[in-house]
Order: sequence, then C-alpha cells, then structure tokens
Amino acid sequence: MVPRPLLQPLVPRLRRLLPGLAMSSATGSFSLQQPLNYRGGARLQPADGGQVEEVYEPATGRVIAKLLCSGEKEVDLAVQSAKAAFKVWSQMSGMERCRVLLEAARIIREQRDEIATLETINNGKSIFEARADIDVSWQCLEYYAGLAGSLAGEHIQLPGGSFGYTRREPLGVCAGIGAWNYPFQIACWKAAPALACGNAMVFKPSPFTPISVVRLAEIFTQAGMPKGLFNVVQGGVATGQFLCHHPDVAKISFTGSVPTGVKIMEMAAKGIKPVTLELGGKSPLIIFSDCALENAVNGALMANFLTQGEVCCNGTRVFVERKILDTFTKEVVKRTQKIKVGDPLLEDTRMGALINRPHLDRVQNFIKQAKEQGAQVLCGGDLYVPDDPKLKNGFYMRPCVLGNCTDDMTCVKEEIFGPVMSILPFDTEEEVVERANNTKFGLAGGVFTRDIQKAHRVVAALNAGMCFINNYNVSPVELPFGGYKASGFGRENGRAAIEYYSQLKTVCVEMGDVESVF
Ligand SMILES: NC(=O)C1=CN([C@@H]2O[C@H](COP(=O)(O)OP(=O)(O)OC[C@H]3O[C@@H](n4cnc5c(N)ncnc54)[C@H](O)[C@@H]3O)[C@@H](O)[C@H]2O)C=CC1
Ligand SMILES: C[N+](C)(C)CCCC(=O)O
Repeated sequence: MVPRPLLQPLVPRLRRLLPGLAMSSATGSFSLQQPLNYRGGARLQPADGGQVEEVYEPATGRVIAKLLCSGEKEVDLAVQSAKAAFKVWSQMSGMERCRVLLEAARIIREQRDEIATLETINNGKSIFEARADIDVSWQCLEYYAGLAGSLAGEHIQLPGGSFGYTRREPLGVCAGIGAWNYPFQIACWKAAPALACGNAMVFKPSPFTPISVVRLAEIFTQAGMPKGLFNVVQGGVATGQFLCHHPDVAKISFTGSVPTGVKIMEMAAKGIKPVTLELGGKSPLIIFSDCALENAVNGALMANFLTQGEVCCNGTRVFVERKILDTFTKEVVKRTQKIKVGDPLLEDTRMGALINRPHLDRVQNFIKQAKEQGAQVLCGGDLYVPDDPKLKNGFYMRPCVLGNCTDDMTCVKEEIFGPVMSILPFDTEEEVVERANNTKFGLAGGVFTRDIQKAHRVVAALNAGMCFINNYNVSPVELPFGGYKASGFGRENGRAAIEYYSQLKTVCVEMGDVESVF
C-alpha cells in the first residue's frame, strides 16, 4: 500500500491530467472545447438544434466557449434518459440515496477551488465569493442527503381496524431552469431536494453560464447516481420551451425574471404541471436609528454588492431613519468606495465584472435615468477600466450609492440587478412598513434595530418570503427561501422544499367486509 502522505501530492496532478478536468486558472487564459451537453452519464454534442451562442469570460470580454443549443430531439433524448434512470433511482431507499448524495457533496468539497475558479471565469464574480457559493452548494447536498432517509408518510387509524397510510412519492422527471448569477448553486438548490425525493432531473442553465453545471453532472455520475439521472441541455428560450412543453416532464423549477416566470407558468398550465418560481425582487432594508451602526452598514453592503449586485434578494431600497441618515450615508459611501473592483481571480478582489455588455449598459442606463429623475450619485456608478491590459474589455463598473431618492423613481421601483443602492429617509415605523410593502415584488426584506419587539413586529408586517433581522443575504441551507407576490412561489432549501418535489399518495385499507349501498 502507498502511504497516504505520498499519495496526497499526486492527487491534484492526476486530476489535471484527467480529460474534462484540465484547466488553466489565470484570467484570460481559459477556453473550453468539450461538449457542454450531458446525457446518459457523458458529455456529448446535442443530437439536433445546433444554433451557436458565444460564451464569455466577463472579466476580459473574451469568448471562451461556443454553445450549441439543443433542439427538440435532444431535449426529448435527455428526458427519456432521465425517465429510464428514474425507474432505478426512485426504487432505492432514502438511505441509499443519502449515501450517493453525501459522496457528491464530498467530491464537490474536494474540488471546491477548481469549481469556484470555473464559476468565476464564466460569471465574473470574485473568487472569494465563488468559493462561498460552492460551499453553500455542497452543504445543500449534505442537508438533503440527511433528509432523504427520513422522508415518510403517516399511518392513520380508521374504524373497525381499518386504516390508511400516506406515501411520499417522487414526481418523476423534473425540469430545472437556471439564471446566470449563481449557476452552480442554483443547480444544487434544485437538484438536491429533487434527487433526495427520488426524482430525476433535466437541467438547463442560462446560456451565459453553461460551464459549471456540466461539472456537477459529472460529479453526480462519479458519486454513483444512475447514468441519466441528471442531464444537462444547453440553450436559451427555444430549448427551455421544448423542456417545459415535454409531456414526460412532471414539474418545472425555474429561477429567473418575472416576465419569463409568467411564460413558464403558462406552459406549465397547459400540462397541469406544478411549478416553483424564484423570480426577481426589489427588497427593502430598514435601518432604525437604534441599530448597531457598524453592523447596519455591513448589512447594507451585503444586501447590495454581492455578485456585482446581481442577486435577486438584494435589499436595494435602503430605508434609513432620518435621525441617522447623514451618519449612515457617509459611512456607507466611505465603505463602498473602498470595495476593490477588478480581476475576479485575484484573492483580494471583492467585486468582479458584470455578466455581459448589454447588462452593463442596462445598469448604466438605470443610473442615468436616476440622475435625470433627481437622484444624486454619492459614489461610483461609472465604468471601471482596470490597469491590467487584458481586462480592458471586461464589463466592470464601480459600485454605486444613490442619495436623494424618492419612492416614485425608476431606480427605486425596478429591479436593476447591478451594484446600485438607493437610500431613502423615513420618520416612523408605520410609514416605513407601508412604503417597504409598496411594491409588486416580495422576495426578501431586512431590518436593523436593537429593539427586539420592533424587529419582530416589522418583519411580521413585511410582505416578503425571506426576512433578515440584523443581517442580510446569509444563506443557511436549512432555511426555506422563496418569494411572495410577483417574486414567485414554492420554496427552495429547508424541509419546505420537500413538499415541492414530492407528491402524497393516500392508501385506504379495509380490514372488514365491504358494506355496499347497492
Ligand atoms: N428568486 C431567485 O432565486 C432568483 C431570481 N433571479 C432573477 O432572474 C433574473 C435574471 O436572470 P436571467 O437569466 O436574465 O432571467 P431570464 O428570465 O431571462 O432567464 C432565466 C432562464 O430562463 C430561460 N428562459 C428564458 N425564456 C424562456 C422561456 N420562454 N421558456 C423557458 N425558459 C426560458 C433562460 O434561458 C434562462 O435559463 C432577474 O430578474 C433576477 O431577479 C435570479 C436569481 C435568483
Ligand atoms: C446566496 N444569496 C442568498 C446571496 C442569493 C441567493 C438567491 C439568488 O440566486 O440570487
């Protein structure tokens, strides 16, 4: 036997030699030729479709891969492959599924830095954050692995010794459709509960970030899942539509924008398929004057600037009690100006590049419009061009704080999905709760105060699915996550998600004779 200490240094080198795992980790040097579809336990080119999309590295603006969009035939093959694997997987016990999910979590933990690097290259977020995303991802798999063994129904006593029982059964082949801001994490938030419940999945990532999810599919196979249990189809609107309309898809779990969410629901309605919708937001963060100021400032930064502000649950409407408006604003601006923007693969970078040029332009337009409507740019908001020449075509901007905002401004009403915080003064609790709820969205909300009664009273009054007291945007996988109102419905994470990936069968058992009324 080779002693462990000798084996250990070989492992990273071996991994680099294995096909599918080779990569260079310096910004501006990555490119990928391998197929991006995954079906039946292997990477492959789609059987049809073939429309080509370019995939970018946001940090440099380079094309790093070409995406072949899957057509109707490829989507069907992926669904059929999932259907076959479902037959095997759904018959396994929860404990057997638990072991496989734990093994997948272990592999992700082992490959954490490499997966985070892929995520940073394709999404543009800082490596510091990408690592945290990967941690949340394996934690999610661990959490549902733990639940898999205890999924159960109930036994109900009926008269005369008869009884009923319920069985918690999987739905079948679930479709997962993801956004580009947390590519790997979104896939895990959907796959972990779905697979723990005994379902199979066909996942379609955003065409902007197709890369890391294929790695997840490889890891699932390596961990021992039946081939075909988790397949990846690539493409945009058309591919997504083929998937949603497929008669053998039993459920659709979607993360993305509100307009697309509406279309998903329409398609699901045609097939009477349940849906989970994780949509956008314009969440309020309420800072009372009795808060711990430094925590509140940290909370406001966490609520606005993770992943270049491209976060659905961001608390972008920061309501500040007028008494501390000046002190709070000064401190938030000072701290925002210190955020290090630049090459996302550098260890000390805290804000990388936005997803692509059109999105950067969109965010810039929101800032222009805010100025026209009377908001004041207190810092940032301008494009940022790093000194490093290889980054000059990247999609960077400086994080922005807007003052002098009012509730009717576009920047306060619409989801910007970029690093733009709007500060709004308020005077009373009653007033701020009403203003906070005056939005079509209802994803999240936060409150900073030292008064515990006030904290609980205010969150109870907020029309939002995910509320934070004295923190913001932390994501323990044990807690259910999801929206109210136009932010969607269904829940991801926590025990609650089990409800959305399983169905209940009731069995009524007669122990006596049939008393017929005829
Ligand atoms: N609530 C949540 O958990 C999250 C919500 N979002 C929301 O997502 C938006 C940004 O993400 P985007 O990728 O730009 O959203 P999007 O709605 O344009 O696309 C999301 C996904 O749906 C696919 N898609 C688009 N049209 C489709 C159709 N007709 N049928 C089937 N699939 C279709 C896309 O290819 C992509 O994979 C923001 O509004 C943000 O708030 C983003 C992340 C998390
Ligand atoms: C991880 N977290 C809480 C910052 C964001 C998760 C929701 C999303 O995908 O935008």
